[in-house]
Amino acid sequence: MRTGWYPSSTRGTVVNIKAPVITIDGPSGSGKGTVAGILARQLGWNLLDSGALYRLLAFAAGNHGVDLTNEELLKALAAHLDVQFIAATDGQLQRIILEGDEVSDVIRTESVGAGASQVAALPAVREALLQRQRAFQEPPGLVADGRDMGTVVFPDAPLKIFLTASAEERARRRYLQLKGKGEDVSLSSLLDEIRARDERDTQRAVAPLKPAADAIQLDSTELSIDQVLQRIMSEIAIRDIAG
Ligand SMILES: Nc1ncnc2c1ncn2[C@@H]1O[C@H](COP(=O)(O)OP(=O)(O)O)[C@@H](O)[C@H]1O
Ligand SMILES: Nc1ccn([C@H]2C[C@H](O)[C@@H](COP(=O)(O)OP(=O)(O)O)O2)c(=O)n1
Repeated sequence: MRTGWYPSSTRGTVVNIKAPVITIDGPSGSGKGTVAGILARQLGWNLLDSGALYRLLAFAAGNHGVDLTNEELLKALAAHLDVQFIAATDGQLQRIILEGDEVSDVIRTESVGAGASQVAALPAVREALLQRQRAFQEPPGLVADGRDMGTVVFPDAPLKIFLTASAEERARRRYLQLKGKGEDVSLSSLLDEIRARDERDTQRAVAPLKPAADAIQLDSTELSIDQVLQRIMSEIAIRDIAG
């Protein structure tokens, strides 16, 4: 596999070779996590599910009795978060272990998502998680999904995707996903929750959800997962970043 993508500023000087990064940002339910996971597996690259870090922090805060508005304590908790990401294998999705316990499923509820969105608005928390996220940029490459992957965490990424879909379609997807797991959910409350999270994530002062200036915007409302993947694959081919 070819691994030598050079940032334009260093092209030809053979210094500081960094693994290429594909960023996928967008609102809840746009399909980021699904598409990022498939891409990482297909390319054989590392995966950063940055939203999981904010979810883990909100979840750990609950376990330790830390209030979701206590920026100082949350900052300390974020800096010392004992978490392990176990890479996906053929038959199994990525697994997440927090303080020795598997939490892959329990952090996916809408209430943990809302808590994640709340702690994610705190500047000290974002700062504490920044280097941890950048450490995922290892050869042969990284697919990173979240809200600020292309704008703040990996601003030099050679391919940035901003994935959207209408709020109604995103709520419908989340409804089907949670129903499929046997959860008792209501479409209208999911739509309300998605809208509230959109509002908080786009309006916060630090690293708000917005497309990077050089991002490719993809509206998946009318697209299947395969169609989204094909569009991204063609952008990868155009840029020749995956060998
Ligand atoms: N283009 C699509 N069309 C239909 N369903 C989709 C599409 N993309 C994702 N999904 C489904 O929507 C749900 C939410 O997707 P997910 O990847 O978790 O979104 P996000 O990470 O952006 O919150 C999942 O059940 C996923 O299978
Ligand atoms: N890079 C990121 C990733 C997530 N967040 C925050 C904002 C989101 O509402 C929560 C949860 O993110 P996550 O990507 O897991 O949520 P969805 O799967 O899109 O519903 O975390 C963030 O602020 N920055």
